[in-house]
Amino acid sequence: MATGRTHRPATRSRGIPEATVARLPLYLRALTALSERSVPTVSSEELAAAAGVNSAKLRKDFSYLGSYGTRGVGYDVEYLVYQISRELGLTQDWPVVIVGIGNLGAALANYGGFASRGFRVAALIDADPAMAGKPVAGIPVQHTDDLEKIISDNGVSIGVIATPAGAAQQVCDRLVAAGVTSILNFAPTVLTVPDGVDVRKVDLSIELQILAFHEQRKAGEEHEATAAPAPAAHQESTEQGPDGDVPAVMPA
Ligand SMILES: NC(=O)c1ccc[n+]([C@@H]2O[C@H](COP(=O)([O-])OP(=O)(O)OC[C@H]3O[C@@H](n4cnc5c(N)ncnc54)[C@H](O)[C@@H]3O)[C@@H](O)[C@H]2O)c1
Repeated sequence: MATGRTHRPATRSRGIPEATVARLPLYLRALTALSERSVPTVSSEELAAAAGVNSAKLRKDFSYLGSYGTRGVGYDVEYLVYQISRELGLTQDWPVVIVGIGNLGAALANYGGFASRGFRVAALIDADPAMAGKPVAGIPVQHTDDLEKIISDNGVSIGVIATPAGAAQQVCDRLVAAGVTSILNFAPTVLTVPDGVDVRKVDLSIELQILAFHEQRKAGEEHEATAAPAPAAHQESTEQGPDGDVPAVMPA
């Protein structure tokens, strides 16, 4: 679901392309589900279908990990879980701080899925003095005055921003100055960071807008199909693309 980009070259230093890195969590999620069902091995086709990826792409991705599977048997599920976790740096625990403990920040703090994936919510930070000391998901909220100390005491390198857009850059600057080098930004604004800091942006409304675009297109196609134009009229149309699609126009 995560959208956005990291400020990194297209290929990592160890030779794994960014596009492959972006698919590793999808494989890991599918493999974890298989592991929970005690499935010992999986074929590339089965795993590709479970991860929603093309199987040739999956084999190519796994070749970067040095994992080729066994002909007729497939991939060892447990070993692949270990390999991908190690590649993603998930064999160690990552302390994370969440800044902005409103509706979204509290929901993130309450989400149990981070811990099981190697992310420990080390601290919750908010600018509202009335929230200081109040527990959210069992963790007392701390005031932004202590942000730098909290980052340093907990050895935090990953920060999550869930503040209003207007506060996000300033929060980002403070996190970075305090030593945070990876930021997951939920605020609807573009953050500027120095080299060496990775930013990933999550924006559910952008995802919805993309779905709306496809819905609109599907509705247009359905309308065309029910209008059932005569073959001659069909040929006359200059609006058709080479595959019969109506050219899509994105709203401004
Ligand atoms: N990316 C997404 O898909 C998505 C979805 C929902 C909301 N959002 C965004 O997430 C952000 C939070 O949304 P919300 O509904 O939780 O808002 P909210 O108003 O409920 O919470 C915002 C919190 O941030 C705190 N805050 C304000 N300035 C701060 C600062 N300088 N430092 C630390 N904390 C500060 C406020 O005290 C408040 O507790 C908004 O920017 C919103 O647009 C994004």
